[in-house]
Amino acid sequence: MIDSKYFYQQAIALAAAGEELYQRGWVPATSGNFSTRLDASSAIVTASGKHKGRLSPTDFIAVDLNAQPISEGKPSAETELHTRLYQRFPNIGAVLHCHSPVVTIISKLVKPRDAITLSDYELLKAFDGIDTHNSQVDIPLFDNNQDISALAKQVDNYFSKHASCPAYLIRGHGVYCWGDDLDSCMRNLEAVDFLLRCELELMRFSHGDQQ
Ligand SMILES: CSCCC(=O)C(=O)COP(=O)(O)O
Ligand SMILES: [Zn+2]
Repeated sequence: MIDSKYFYQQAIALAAAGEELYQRGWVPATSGNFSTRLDASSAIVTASGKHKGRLSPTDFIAVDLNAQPISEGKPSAETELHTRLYQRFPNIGAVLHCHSPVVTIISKLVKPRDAITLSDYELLKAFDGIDTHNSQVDIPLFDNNQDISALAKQVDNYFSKHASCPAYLIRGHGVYCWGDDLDSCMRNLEAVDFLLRCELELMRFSHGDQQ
């Protein structure tokens, strides 16, 4: 049974987040998808193909954690990438997927690598459980795949064997980021984008040094 009042509150909060992310240029041209957990076995996710900066409460679908819709409409084509995370990490309450220029560019630039290591940044402390710059967070990278189910399984397999981190990248595609609730998910997403922008700039400078 869907709690319609809670569903509506979550839809309003996600629509506001979408507007903010669109203003930043992180979800251009209908890209991106957003979700929050409704309860232990369901989530609310954006409808597929909608403009993510102009969402209304009718642009959201309730799904079970096997990515099957339990309310009217067509959920995001990437719903399983959300629901697998809710299954893997029972503590998380929100997942945001964006196509910002920074994550898209860096995911293509570091082609042979399967992770980007972030270390020695004060901003790492934005992530839950990190209390010193002297920490290391590996953001994994996966090749893009139109078979979302296969990609979701690959991601889940990675997180079954590796320490948790709040995000992963899909090459030439974008970032998936999560948090205990929507606010912490937004904070993690801002931190990931900032830190990857720093990495991108550092690559640019070190490349210049070699010429
Ligand atoms: C135009 S972006 C291509 C699809 C995509 O990557 C995306 O994030 C949006 O897909 P959705 O089905 O959630 O609208
Ligand atoms: Zn996408």
